[in-house]
Amino acid sequence: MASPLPSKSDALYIGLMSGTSLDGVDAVLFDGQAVLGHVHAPFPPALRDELLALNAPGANELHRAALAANGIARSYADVTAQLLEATGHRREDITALGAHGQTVRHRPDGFDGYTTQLLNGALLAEQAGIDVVCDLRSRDVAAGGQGAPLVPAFHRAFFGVADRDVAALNLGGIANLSLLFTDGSTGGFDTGPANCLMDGWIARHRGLAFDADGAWAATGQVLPELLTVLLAESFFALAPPKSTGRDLFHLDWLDARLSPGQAPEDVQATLLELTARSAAEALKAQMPGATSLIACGGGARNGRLMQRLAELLPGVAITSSAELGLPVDQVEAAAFAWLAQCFKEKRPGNLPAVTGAAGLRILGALYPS
Ligand SMILES: Nc1ncnc2c1ncn2[C@@H]1O[C@H](COP(=O)(O)OP(=O)(O)OP(=O)(O)O)[C@@H](O)[C@H]1O
Ligand SMILES: CC(=O)N[C@H]1[C@@H]2OC[C@@H](O2)[C@@H](O)[C@@H]1O[C@H](C)C(=O)O
Repeated sequence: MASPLPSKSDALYIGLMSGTSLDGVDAVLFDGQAVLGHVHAPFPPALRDELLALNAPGANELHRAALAANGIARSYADVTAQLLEATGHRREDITALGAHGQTVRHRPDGFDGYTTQLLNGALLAEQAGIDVVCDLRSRDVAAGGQGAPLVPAFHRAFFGVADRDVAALNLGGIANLSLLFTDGSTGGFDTGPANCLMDGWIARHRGLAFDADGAWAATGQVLPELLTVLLAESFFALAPPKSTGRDLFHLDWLDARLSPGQAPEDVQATLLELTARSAAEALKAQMPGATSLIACGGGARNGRLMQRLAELLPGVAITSSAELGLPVDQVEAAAFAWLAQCFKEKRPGNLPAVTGAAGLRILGALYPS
């Protein structure tokens, strides 16, 4: 069983999340039960470009990764200062920062499995003057797990109810599903791309960071042959535990599957359909009786995507996490604040049934303030 939400206490934590969409940092102030403040800050454009580049093999990676890890620490320290100012708190009030770092490689499988979240935790502790709990995935991988997704344990604690099975779908760069069964068991896995391919495609063709509300996708037609080719990717058919990232789903992966003459807006429509179809099929396969789905992550703001999910999941009531008190951009950052709290209280943060780890583990490494 996951660690349940502890009682509200005087202890305050800050969660810092920068996810696979690379849209920047979300920071929340968390009191063990609720979010008390939220700040979002985009990455400086040069850092964002470098992080995107570091997701693929390249020259002089060690040096570049070290500089990027410094840049992330500075961004995290800045957003922490902004959050403290916005909420009227001092750094002495905060028990710890739960800092995700930036995933640039995720290869958890096998004897040499690893997962890399760039962050100079020492520099963050130095600059913020607050204990830093980071590297929250590696221990689960060391125990044979995927190291991801980690959020299902938090979803269980925050969204689980006794009277019906509930699923939660995070639509970030990658999509991940949590399955919260009434018997107390919890499942979870990545379903595939959410926004990372759509973001990359609209950036290439229209110079935009993302397809607001899916409006561009809505001008195109789904290409059935392309959709079939994309859905043939073996990741979609894998049984859980499973996780993925930009290691697999990147524009080169898409380019290798395109045919001449396909209109960019039709490709975008097909990518949106890929996200909706892969998530909906995964839910139907793993929780056949689902009637409730909670959506979170930036993709929950994409009206066209939410419409397609609703059409593919008749009989499933889809609500936003915001309706349950946690705005869509705050869920993952709150989860990493909660994971820092688990670490400080010496409670496990992983769910072996989700990640496939050999057992419950305390997640994270500490850089004292
Ligand atoms: N209004 C909107 N319309 C369409 N898409 C949106 C909108 N707002 C945000 N998004 C999408 O949400 C993405 C950001 O989502 P989010 O911050 O949840 O991802 P992340 O946390 O970086 O990724 P992950 O959860 O995979 O780690 C943006 O890149 C964009 O594609
Ligand atoms: C390795 C990694 O960073 N994985 C992320 C990514 O973004 C979404 C999905 O893929 C999920 O598996 C995970 O993030 C969330 C926060 C998680 O661990 O639950």
